[in-house]
Amino acid sequence: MSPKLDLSLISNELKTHILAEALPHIQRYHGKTVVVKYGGNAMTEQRLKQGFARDAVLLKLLGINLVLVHGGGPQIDRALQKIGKQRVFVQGIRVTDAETMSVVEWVLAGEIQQEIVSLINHYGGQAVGLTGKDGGLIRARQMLAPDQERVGEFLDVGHVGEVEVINPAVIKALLSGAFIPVISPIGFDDDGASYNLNADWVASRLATILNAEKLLIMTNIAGVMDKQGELLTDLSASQIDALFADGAISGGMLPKIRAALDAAKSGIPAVHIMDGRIEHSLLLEILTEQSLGTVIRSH
Ligand SMILES: Nc1ncnc2c1ncn2[C@@H]1O[C@H](COP(=O)(O)OP(=O)(O)O)[C@@H](O)[C@H]1O
Ligand SMILES: CC(=O)N[C@@H](CCC(=O)OP(=O)(O)O)C(=O)O
Repeated sequence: MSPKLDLSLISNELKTHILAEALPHIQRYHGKTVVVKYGGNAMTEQRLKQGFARDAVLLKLLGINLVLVHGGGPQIDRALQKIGKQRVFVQGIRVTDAETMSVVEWVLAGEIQQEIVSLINHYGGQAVGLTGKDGGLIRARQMLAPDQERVGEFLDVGHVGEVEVINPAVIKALLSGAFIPVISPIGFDDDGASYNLNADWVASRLATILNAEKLLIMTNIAGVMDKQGELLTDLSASQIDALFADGAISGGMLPKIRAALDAAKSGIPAVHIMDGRIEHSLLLEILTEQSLGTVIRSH
């Protein structure tokens, strides 16, 4: 069955705005790959999730090779709370013991990925959900997190992994068809052990290996802020160093900004950290002149 194009949920003003400006952007991105990191904090309301799914279907119909990587931090927090378990984060990374790892796998691959796949399919797209295990997509190894307080020592973060190798064959096969890959940030090692990966790192590494034209990291804030809370619309590597030195970056923004900078340094032409709570932000960012959030530059 071929996907149906239905714009009825988008307001008339937005439709006209997007359509009037879209042509050069469609020409630029047609046949190109765009990786989108869909943060757990950007999946707050049902209406936003529906809008995101519709945007994905529409962009795919316009010939853009969309690759979606989802997060789910707050949803994992809630699941842990239900079983009376405390969340523990260091440097924006969840300390993951064996019990937490099974919750992470269940929430990410069992719930969130399946919800996104169902919504995209509901709106006429053909989404395929994967974890790093599928098609040998993401091989991971245990992460060694340097202890910031004791130089040369490492913190025990349990089953947290870092991406060792990405084999993009399965993604390329899906993109050559009408499919939209929806990837959960879970990696595996040769012994079949699973690892909890930060979704920003996965999106960044995938964007690099797929030679993406754009990496969009959708979160719950307008972009990167300075210490005074002002939005920074454009950031270079040296400005990022200064923000770190200033203590302006904390929590989940730590891995996010590093992942974004890595992608920019690898040559991705456009890397944005942007607000996923803006309705149809994906369409606005890709199909209009508007540049949303913070653009991360390599120099
Ligand atoms: N300098 C900063 N600019 C913007 N956000 C920041 C900054 N420092 C810390 N943050 C925090 O990072 C959060 C985004 O990261 P996170 O909660 O992990 O989102 P996601 O679930 O989308 O990955 C923001 O909501 C904000 O609270
Ligand atoms: C190692 C690590 O921290 N993994 C993350 C994976 C989910 C994620 O990245 O979700 P967001 O993008 O919504 O934050 C976690 O356990 O929360």
